[in-house]
Amino acid sequence: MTARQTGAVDMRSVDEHLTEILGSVPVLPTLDLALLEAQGTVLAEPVSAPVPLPPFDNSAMDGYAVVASDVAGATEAEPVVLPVVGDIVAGDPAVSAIRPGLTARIMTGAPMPAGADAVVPVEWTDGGNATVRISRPAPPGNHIRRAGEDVRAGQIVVDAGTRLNAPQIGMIAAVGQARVTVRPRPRVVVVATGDELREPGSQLGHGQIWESNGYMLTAAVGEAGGVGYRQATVVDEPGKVLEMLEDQLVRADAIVTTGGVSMGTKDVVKEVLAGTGTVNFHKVSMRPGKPQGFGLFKGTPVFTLPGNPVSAYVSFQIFVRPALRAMQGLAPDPLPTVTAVLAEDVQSPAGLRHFLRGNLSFDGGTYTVTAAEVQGSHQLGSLASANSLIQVPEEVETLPAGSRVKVMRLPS
Ligand SMILES: Nc1nc2c(c(=O)[nH]1)N[C@H]1C(S)=C(S)[C@@H](COP(=O)(O)OP(=O)(O)OC[C@H]3O[C@@H](n4cnc5c(N)ncnc54)[C@H](O)[C@@H]3O)O[C@H]1N2
Ligand code: MOO
Repeated sequence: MTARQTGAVDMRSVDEHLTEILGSVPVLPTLDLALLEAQGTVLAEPVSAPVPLPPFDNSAMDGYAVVASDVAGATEAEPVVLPVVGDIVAGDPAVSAIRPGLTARIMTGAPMPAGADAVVPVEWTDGGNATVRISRPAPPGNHIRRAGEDVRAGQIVVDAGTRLNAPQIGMIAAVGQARVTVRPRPRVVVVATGDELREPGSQLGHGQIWESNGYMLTAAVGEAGGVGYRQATVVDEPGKVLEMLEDQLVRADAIVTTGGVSMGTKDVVKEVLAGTGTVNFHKVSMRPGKPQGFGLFKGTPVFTLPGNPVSAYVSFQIFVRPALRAMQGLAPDPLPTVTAVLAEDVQSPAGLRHFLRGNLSFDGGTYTVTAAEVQGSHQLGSLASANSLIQVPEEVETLPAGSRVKVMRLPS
């Protein structure tokens, strides 16, 4: 009997399979990008501040720059009246200094004039132009934002290994840097195989279904920080599959396939890639997602995920998502995980790590999770209405309601 007939591929644990993947995927080379082009990439070289932020002492309020001791006795009944020597607006320090007994009108963000040590907000005054009546005292330092109180000169403001989201992009612009050295978002080509698959929008014949995994996985790549490219479905012909995989190598940092990796006579992905000797196929002790393949095809990581839709999705989250993070130089963290209380009993197969679709809710300081009623790996409906995956460890077969379980939140 052949290995296919006996199913004699080795069985390995989820952790063993993930360890092999993380030990093999290359970290992407760095790129120099304009700041906004770098959104979602991972900083490869730290960015530091060439000057302090704020660069100069400035006003936190629209009001009047004063010498605090001049207004120490100001009250509603006996306001202090001061001559206004000019206006200081942000970007135009028309008045660079004041003396005791004088004031300058000042706007939020405008530099403090030398000699002034407090700002009186306009609400505490009559708002005068030539002279101003000030009816409350302002202590020294009142409403002054000090140079360097946000960021010190030379301080690292965004460290290497940080994903550039909006706050980091704002921070880098704020220290005057227009370009950054980053690891780009991995370009991931997604390939679905199967003679039965038709494009959504077209008519179905008997035995046919609409292709959905390619769409789902391409979207999942984007959610994981990569750029997904969905390929047209490939029919179950080894030559066509190999040709397509080779064609995609020029643009792919990684390839994800779905379907054709189990024990059938048309499991072409396995047939083609096993033949190249670079991708290995295993049974992984998990449900769903048992048949898996991974390897470097001419140096490019290829993940061959199973065809059952929920199996493909769970496999992506457990193996591909951490790998895409590692390729960007990020920690290969799993999806954000919380501990939750099970609302109902669940059963789990012995020896397999079970990922059950669940609905997680947060109420009164506690997470509660309910497993979806149906858990078949073809039942995409219950995945589309779930928000989490409940993890039941390999050695556990029964978990009564009230048990505490680890639950991974799906991207939301
Ligand atoms: N004799 C055995 N049969 C199967 C085993 C096994 O161990 N022994 N494992 C089962 C498990 S578990 C899984 S998971 C599947 C994996 O099969 P394949 O990866 O070879 O996937 P296909 O046979 O191509 O398809 C399975 C199923 O999924 C549908 N499918 C496939 N691609 C798509 C797509 N892009 N969009 C939507 N649906 C898709 C396909 O029509 C099939 O229904 O094997 C079991 N069998
Ligand atoms: O492992 Mo399959 O992935 O259960 O349906």
